[in-house]
Amino acid sequence: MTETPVLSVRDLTVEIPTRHGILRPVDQVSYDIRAGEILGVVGESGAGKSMTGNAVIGLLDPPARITGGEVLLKGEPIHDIPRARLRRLRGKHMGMIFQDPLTSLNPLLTIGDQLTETITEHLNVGQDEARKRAIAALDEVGIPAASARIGSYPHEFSGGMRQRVVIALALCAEPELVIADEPTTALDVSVQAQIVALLKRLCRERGVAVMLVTHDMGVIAEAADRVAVMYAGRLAELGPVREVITNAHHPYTAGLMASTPLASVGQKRLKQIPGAMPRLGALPDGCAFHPRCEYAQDKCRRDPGPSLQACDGRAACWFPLGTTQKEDTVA
Ligand SMILES: Nc1ncnc2c1ncn2[C@@H]1O[C@H](COP(=O)(O)OP(=O)(O)OP(=O)(O)O)[C@@H](O)[C@H]1O
Repeated sequence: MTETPVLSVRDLTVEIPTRHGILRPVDQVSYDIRAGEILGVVGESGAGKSMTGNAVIGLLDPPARITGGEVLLKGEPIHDIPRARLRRLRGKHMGMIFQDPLTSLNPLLTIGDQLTETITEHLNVGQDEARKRAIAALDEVGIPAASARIGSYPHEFSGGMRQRVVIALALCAEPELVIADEPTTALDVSVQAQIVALLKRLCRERGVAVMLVTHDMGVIAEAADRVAVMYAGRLAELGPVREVITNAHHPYTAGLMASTPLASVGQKRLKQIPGAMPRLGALPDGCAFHPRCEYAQDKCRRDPGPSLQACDGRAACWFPLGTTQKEDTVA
């Protein structure tokens, strides 16, 4: 019997009504994340990465709302449940780590108070046990002298240490799913690597499913097991990270790879993708990537880009790289 994924996102669509029409920042996105797995969600700014994460955890800012598809947490639909119930689920079953640790931490409370409050709210334990668990959680994420630092306020920590505290806070109620949205972007490069290593270790040790949202292919290569590449609200490519970074099938993924310095795949020269991602309100006809795609053919300019499901489940492209299809052989 196959194990139910911790998170299943099925044809998820988010729309924003505007004066100029309806925008679709998330367009029929589907993927699963299993226990102990890190799914990296990558793409340029505006691709719809954060919107997908926010839709999953029920934190979309109106007027953005889910208009199609479903979100399943351990097989249970959570995309249309009342807000109050979702708030409880968020604390207990889903942890969140955002780019700026200060948005997740209350500056007026000690980190010990914030951890014990979360632990007593979601786990059935008293104050003393909660305090013990808070110290253990800080210890686990590498805060030195955790039992002494528990009385410190967020501003008394460095940026990297603060992000460790946020990770402890996200994990202390023992959630099955963690959404980490650009968790390393605000940190120095050396600290970034430590935080990525920490997330990876905790994911493995605790069997947590992690959605790691980032614009940085380097972070994906380092941390993720599988990668979902987003472009203009849609999935461009989905697959095991090693396969995708060494043998991208979607020209957009190949472009991201060529513009990222990755020691692990040893590319020599960096090359930027020409142009910029189109605004949602001004998507071109055909495949949204075709104006930037060096392989675009007439079909790509004419027909909307295919969905991943309509292709082989790997790359949403009429002419995926590494295959020998010619235009006249494609329906
Ligand atoms: N209230 C809004 N009205 C119109 N468009 C919006 C609104 N909120 C977000 N968008 C658009 O939705 C798209 C998706 O945004 P999202 O934040 O998910 O992108 P992202 O891939 O996470 O980018 P970044 O890395 O910059 O956060 C963007 O094109 C953004 O401009």
